[in-house]
Amino acid sequence: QTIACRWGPTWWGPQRLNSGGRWDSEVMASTAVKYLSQEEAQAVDQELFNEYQFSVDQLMELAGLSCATAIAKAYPPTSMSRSPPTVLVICGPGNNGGDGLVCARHLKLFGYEPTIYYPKRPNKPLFTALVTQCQKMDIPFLGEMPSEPTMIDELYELVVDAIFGFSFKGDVREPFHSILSILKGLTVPIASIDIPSGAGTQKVGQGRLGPYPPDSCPHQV
Ligand SMILES: NC(=O)C1=CN([C@@H]2O[C@H](COP(=O)(O)OP(=O)(O)OC[C@H]3O[C@@H](n4cnc5c(N)ncnc54)[C@H](O)[C@@H]3O)[C@@H](O)[C@H]2O)[C@@H](O)CC1
Repeated sequence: QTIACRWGPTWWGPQRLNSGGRWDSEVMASTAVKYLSQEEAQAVDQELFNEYQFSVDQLMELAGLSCATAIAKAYPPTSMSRSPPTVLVICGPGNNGGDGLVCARHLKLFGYEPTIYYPKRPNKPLFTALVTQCQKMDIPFLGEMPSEPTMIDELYELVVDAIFGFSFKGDVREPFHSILSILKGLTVPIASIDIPSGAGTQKVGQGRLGPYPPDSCPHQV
């Protein structure tokens, strides 16, 4: 799952395949990368649900696996100083948070040591099942957010921001306002699922990467 996509026809359509059914790498390499606006991302969402009949848990599993795969490419376990590398996954109250739970599970399978902070949990079977799956894989859940950025810097080598996706709007409400304030002070890298949390998708599309300082520009997955 990534909010960065290619210009041109819809990326999920058959027009992206060459006649042999394989991805056309030359076309992919020659086209520019574009950000989806909030409306475009929501339209893709609706099309996948309504026209293509995907279920939310199907899409969430693919999104979380894709994010874990992208993280493993950008930050391979062998390039990190700890073995296994420690990762803090911070999950928000919506589907972006669900992506984070799935991502944590796959990161564990890829050789990382994830820890989850999930302060606002929806009381829906999809999310309680995802929590159970993480617990069954011995992924710990923090009771509270480390209060200082330095504590996170010392304990974790990477932070996954799965707080808000394309449904974020308005001023950030607590407890997420305090959480984002702490993230601003981090020196460890932040990998944001979909968009850097606290940034509207329109702003990301315009190249203003939201709440983090420019020198800690998050990696979007
Ligand atoms: N259909 C798709 O293409 C898929 C989308 N997925 C993910 O789902 C995301 C969208 O999920 P949702 O629509 O649940 O929305 P989000 O996960 O973006 O967030 C919605 C939640 O955030 C809260 N919220 C919004 N603005 C806030 C603010 N200012 N302060 C505090 N809380 C705020 C809302 O009350 C709601 O609980 C996408 O960005 C993507 O990451 C994936 O789960 C899988 C598939």
